[in-house]
Amino acid sequence: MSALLPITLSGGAVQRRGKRLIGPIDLTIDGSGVTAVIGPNGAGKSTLLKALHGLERLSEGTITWNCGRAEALFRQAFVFQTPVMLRRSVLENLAFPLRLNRRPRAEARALAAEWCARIGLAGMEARAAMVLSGGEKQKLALARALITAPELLFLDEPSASLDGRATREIEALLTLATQGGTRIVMATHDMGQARRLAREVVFLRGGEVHEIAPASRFFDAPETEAARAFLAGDIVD
Ligand SMILES: Nc1ncnc2c1ncn2[C@@H]1O[C@H](COP(=O)(O)OP(=O)(O)OP(=O)(O)O)[C@@H](O)[C@H]1O
Repeated sequence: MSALLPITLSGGAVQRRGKRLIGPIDLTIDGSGVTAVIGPNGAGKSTLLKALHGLERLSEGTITWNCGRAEALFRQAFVFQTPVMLRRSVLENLAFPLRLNRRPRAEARALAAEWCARIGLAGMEARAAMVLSGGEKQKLALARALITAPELLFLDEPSASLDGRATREIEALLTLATQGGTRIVMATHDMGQARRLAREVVFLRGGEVHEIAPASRFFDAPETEAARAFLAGDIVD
């Protein structure tokens, strides 16, 4: 039973310098598993994720959580497309969110070491996070988000520009996280990835939700012409 979900965006819109980037959007995130947010470049996927995360100021509409906003922010995590590393060791990067949550130092370091092994970085605990490869950094960023067992995780293009092996490792971590009860909302350009992981698909076009459906139905029988064209690889804007 989640304290955080459902999250409901009602008539939500985001505007920058007089231009509407997304909205109005009505969307509820509830239940379990992965929601894939897909759509053409510039459709507003990243902006929608940030709005649902509660950190993007809405120009119109409201967002509500099952708990208060401060508690909601505490119960969720966001992993950006370009992983942000602290200028610290691998182990310290992993221990950092636990220390923020006031977990005792020894306990935080022990759990961080466990996660280090889980993401295939055993033996690299003392290495500076900044010198890791792109795939290693992405795994570290994901592990640092998952180490606090968030109820909800937002991912913006979790494996863009990663090779097959790193992508497989990231997806395995995501599957384990959902099995552990973490709800995931993920923007992706990779339709194979959306098919592999998603329970639900939100297809964005021009800043609005054009189609929303269970993933199997969306991929087998999209209802709109634009979704059919997008899945066929046509240029859609
Ligand atoms: N800081 C900003 N200021 C002005 N316009 C912005 C800003 N950030 C994004 N945009 C514009 O907002 C729209 C939505 O951008 P967003 O990055 O959310 O789309 P996206 O679907 O994630 O794109 P992509 O698939 O290319 O990552 C685009 O037209 C983009 O050019």
